[in-house]
Amino acid sequence: MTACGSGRSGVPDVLYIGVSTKMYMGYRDCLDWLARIQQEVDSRPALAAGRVVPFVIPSFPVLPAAAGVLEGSPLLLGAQNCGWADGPWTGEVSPSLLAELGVRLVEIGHAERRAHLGEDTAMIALKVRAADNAGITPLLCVGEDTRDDPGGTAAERAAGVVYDQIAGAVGGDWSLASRLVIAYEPVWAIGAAEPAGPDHVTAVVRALRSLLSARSNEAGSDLAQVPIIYGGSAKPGLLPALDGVAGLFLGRFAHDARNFGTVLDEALALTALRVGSPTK
Ligand SMILES: O=C(CO)COP(=O)(O)O
Repeated sequence: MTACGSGRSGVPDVLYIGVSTKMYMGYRDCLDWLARIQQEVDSRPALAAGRVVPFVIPSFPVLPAAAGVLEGSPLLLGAQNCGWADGPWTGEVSPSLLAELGVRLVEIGHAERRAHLGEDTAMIALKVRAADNAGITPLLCVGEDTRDDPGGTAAERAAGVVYDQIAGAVGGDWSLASRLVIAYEPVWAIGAAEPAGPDHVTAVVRALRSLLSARSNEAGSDLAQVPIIYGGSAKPGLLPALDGVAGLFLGRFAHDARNFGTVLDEALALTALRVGSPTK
């Protein structure tokens, strides 16, 4: 994945707009929906420039068919989870198999898996390493559990929680952090009516960038450039209100594929502004 510099306009160089279907859709419904999502992508030729990167993450059984449908499209395919090794791991799916299927990024550490499926820091670190070894970008999901009173030091505290989650996920190897896409998803904003407030998201991402940046020497690259996207009841209208955030990770609000198209338009408009903005 491409690192994200942030221009004067506060719009990163590359914006990622993605959606996971979680376990909401059956097989046929998901393929029908995928065709509508692809239509939204294909009808926007500006996406070919690569400044807005769309991705879609269906359930495992849909991946082979989806890979066929998406071949040659700018729409990247992702997976919702992975195991960490080949061999005697009944029911798991290895990153190497996912790579064979054309999967380009894999969610690791989603709040729902942490809460309901026992995904802990040690497992997350193993998965991140295994995905990276298989050449798949880990889409590392992180976020604070509870909503603090907005303002004050709420954003700094949330950034601290998220930073610790990232540190655990890379297991002390900060060079690995440069190959992540980070999905900042406050747990309290997932499945809600509205996303977290844009000021909170912007402040957390800014504070997180500065914490990551302090690890750049160990990483051997500028960790302030790691793409950090936002998820949690994301919908049209949110992205233009954010500053320095590298895209959105949608859920329910992209079940209507037209919303995905609207968010793509918002992202394209922002990158066009950035391209047109003065450089000094
Ligand atoms: O968890 C999410 C994406 O990973 C967001 O889901 P919702 O947008 O449905 O809250």
